[in-house]
Amino acid sequence: MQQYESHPFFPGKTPTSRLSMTCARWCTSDSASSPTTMTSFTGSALTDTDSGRFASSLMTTQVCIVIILSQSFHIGYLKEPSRNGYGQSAMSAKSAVSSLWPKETHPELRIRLPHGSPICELPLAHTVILQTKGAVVDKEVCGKGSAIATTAMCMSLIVMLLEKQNYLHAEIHVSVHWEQGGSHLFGQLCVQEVISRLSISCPAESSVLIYSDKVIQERKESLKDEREFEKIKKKRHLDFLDILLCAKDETGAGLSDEDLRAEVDTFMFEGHDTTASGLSWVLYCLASHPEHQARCREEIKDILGSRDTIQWEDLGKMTYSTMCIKESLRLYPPVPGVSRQLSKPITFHDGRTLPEGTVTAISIYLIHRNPSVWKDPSVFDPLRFSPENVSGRHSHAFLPFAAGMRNCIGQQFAMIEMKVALALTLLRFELSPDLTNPPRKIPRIILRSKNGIHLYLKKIP
Ligand code: HEM
Repeated sequence: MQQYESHPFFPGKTPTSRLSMTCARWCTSDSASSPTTMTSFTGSALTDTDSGRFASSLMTTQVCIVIILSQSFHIGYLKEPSRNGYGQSAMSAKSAVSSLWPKETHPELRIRLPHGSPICELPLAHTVILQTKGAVVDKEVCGKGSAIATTAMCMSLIVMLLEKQNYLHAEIHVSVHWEQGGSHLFGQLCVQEVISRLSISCPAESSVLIYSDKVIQERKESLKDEREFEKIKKKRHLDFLDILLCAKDETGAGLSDEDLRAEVDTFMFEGHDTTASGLSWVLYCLASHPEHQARCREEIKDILGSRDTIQWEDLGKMTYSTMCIKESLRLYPPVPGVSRQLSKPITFHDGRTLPEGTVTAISIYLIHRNPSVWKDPSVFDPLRFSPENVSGRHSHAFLPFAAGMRNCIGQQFAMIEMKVALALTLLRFELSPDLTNPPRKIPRIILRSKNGIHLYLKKIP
């Protein structure tokens, strides 16, 4: 096995094998006989080999799985960067991949990669911004500090609202920044925030790297102060970065700066864009389904009473809202697919095999819309997640956070984030969709809307 010469998300940076989890998944085989064709399967029962355990368990739900037997294009794109940072080989691989999304499925199930964009297109700063024309920030309507959600790394999502008579028109942008800064999309006001929120762009010195470095260096410096160090030792729960900074191996050596950054980058990326996407789509779903929105609001009001803040115990009582979040994650899984490289060959139930080293891509999006598992799959129906309905379904029919050993370690946190953000938003606003501008979803590493998600927010007196 040979690893990337460079980190796939952060070109110019060498990944470390264990620590940079995202890139570890994209390591590739150096076998000269790398397979180069692609096929798609609709699988059922599979043998449970170690190498294919993840794929097997998913396929028992009879879903469409795209198996990509191609190993060269990722390396290629790194070796031949084009002007925008993506290689030509990536461009050609894209058309092959897009032709492989299962065609026999319901038309709704097809995902097409947008014409002219490379398969290796890396997502990047993906953000939720509530914004109106003008620049006045109405703190009152969104609570102190204007944050409706806080991300894994304690960064706030910007909320900028301008009251327009009694009616707030807010656009929720779910955007990708291809170039450093991405300031053209959000205007000067947001640039700093956007940069700090993962502008993981292709140029080698992308801003997220600078940001991660800054966070690490500042914390390292403060830990040199003995008093600060003592304080940390007494803490019952250490912050993520403190755990990393204090970690030592058996020889007493700590993590290198590069290892530290690989960890921080992974969390920044995995923990931010995903939740931003999840939250955006759930707001869209509820805006489009006022009856479910009203039921969630009633539930939240009943739980909170006269309070306008959420407490830990409240979260467990948000039964209906949680069902709505799950239904939105089903229809719009923020991570629409995952991939694995087989460390051993795998044999399918029908005798077909895949060799070691094959990169297999599993479409979570399609799993969630499989008509043999989900009746009327494109209908938003939160009751699918009532305890009775869940008990009758395969545990892998719903996989927004993937499954197996490398599933999402932030899933509880993400659910909490989304519940809090949803509850506080619904308490303050009535949401409705902008029917003239419906979202056009496009699958990248994160599922997003090409044209943003446009909603109307009416302030609740
Ligand atoms: C709605 C929000 C989220 C969704 C849908 C989501 C989804 C996923 C999925 C599908 C994976 C597996 C990726 C793969 O197998 O290639 C994953 C991995 C991961 N997620 Fe999340 N995630 C979310 C939020 C978060 C948050 C808030 C954090 C951090 C606090 C986080 C941290 C991670 C990490 C570190 C991994 C890699 C785990 C490993 O490789 O062992 N995620 N996530």
